[in-house]
Amino acid sequence: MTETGLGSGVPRSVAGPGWAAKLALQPWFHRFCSRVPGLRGIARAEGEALFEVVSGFVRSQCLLALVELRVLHRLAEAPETTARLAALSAVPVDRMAVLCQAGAALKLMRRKGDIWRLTPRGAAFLTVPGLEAMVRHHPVLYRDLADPAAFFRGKTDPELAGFWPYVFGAGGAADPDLAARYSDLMADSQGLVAEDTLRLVDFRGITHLMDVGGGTGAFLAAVGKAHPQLTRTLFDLPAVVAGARARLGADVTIIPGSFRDDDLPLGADAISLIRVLYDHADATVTALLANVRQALPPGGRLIISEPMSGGARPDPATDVYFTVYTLAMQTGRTRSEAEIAGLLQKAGFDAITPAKSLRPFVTTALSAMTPAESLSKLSN
Ligand SMILES: CC(C)=CCC/C(C)=C/CC/C(C)=C/C=C/C(C)=C/C=C/C=C(C)/C=C/C=C(C)/C=C/C=C(C)/C=C/CC(C)(C)O
Ligand SMILES: C[S@@+](CC[C@H](N)C(=O)[O-])C[C@H]1O[C@@H](n2cnc3c(N)ncnc32)[C@H](O)[C@@H]1O
Repeated sequence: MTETGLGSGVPRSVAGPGWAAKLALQPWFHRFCSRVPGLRGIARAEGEALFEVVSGFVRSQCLLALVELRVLHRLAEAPETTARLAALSAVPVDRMAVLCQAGAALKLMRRKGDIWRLTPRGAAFLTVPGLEAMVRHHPVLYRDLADPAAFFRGKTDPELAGFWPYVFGAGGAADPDLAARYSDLMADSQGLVAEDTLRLVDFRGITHLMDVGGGTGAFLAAVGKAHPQLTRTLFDLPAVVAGARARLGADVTIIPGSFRDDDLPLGADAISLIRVLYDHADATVTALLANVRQALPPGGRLIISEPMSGGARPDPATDVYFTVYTLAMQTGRTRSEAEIAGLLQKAGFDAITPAKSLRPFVTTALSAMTPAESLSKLSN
């Protein structure tokens, strides 16, 4: 075993770091770079990037404090002094000054003398649907990561696993209050996902879309606005769709059921799975894709949209936040486009087409088709 922990089975060419990393392992090289123009800039930028990684958890906790103490909300109404923000939040003035200074360094607010104002970034944070609610539920994940080595060893019992009971099957979502809690969070955070999915996916040729695992219908409501001619069907667990009628007009068919236990209804020429696959293990996804294939006619379309891993090119947003989040949930996995394409291929889908993501931290979309009639007959 080498110091890097790589065993003897690793080929020589990949055993050990590359030449640049080898140099960066030498303290003298750091001193050398700090003296050489050109290299000095690279070293400084690397230092800043490294410090972001080192301090990220403190940034997130400052954001949470600004939210919980309603500092940003108050600044959305009017500029305030440190003393007034402190009094309104029951925080000592000197401590509020530290928090406000951190908020300004994060560009969520700015200062002029002792007056604090909201910045466009702070305003955007308050306006993006579902974002504040997401940040407010982060303490659950934060607690789960308190001992990260034990977490990655699989030696902890993550609290997040119990936060989304619906994932464990129809029985898990029987409690209407719990179902409403997660459905509201999902529906609120659906706005950006729907916006990007509608821009990425070509809906031409589709006449009837069924959104499977569509929650309370936020995606179908957005589809209805963008493509009013489409027939729409919502399929989700009974306790979840109970809250859907209020959002959807009478022209949307709502079908309660479980894709684990029931055959999906026939009739749609396209099915969407928005933020559904990453909740589930490969075996469940494989069974779901087979169920979808049975429900679609030959040449039918499947649309998948959810945050995806960068795979061979790790993505700074999805490969830290969403992969760790779904690991803590314990039931699913943030898959790459290639992994999902592999599962689609195994399930017998054709024409698997990735659509370039606009914002990987919001979603990435993929579409596929059931084989045309002749092929479909051959493979059945
Ligand atoms: C004109 C002048 C002078 C100045 C103007 C300046 C200007 C142009 C400002 C721009 C302001 C503006 C419009 C900003 C817009 C910003 C936007 C749209 C930001 C969006 C950010 C979105 C984020 C950060 C999304 C985060 C999403 C998260 C954290 C989602 C988490 C989802 C989870 C955990 C889902 C779980 C589901 C489960 C359980 C796995 O199934
Ligand atoms: C992460 S949420 C996504 C909801 C919605 N598509 C969105 O993007 O906002 C996953 C959805 O899958 C649904 N779901 C989970 N297991 C299911 C099952 N066995 N049958 C039908 N729907 C299920 C959940 O109830 C939930 O609405």
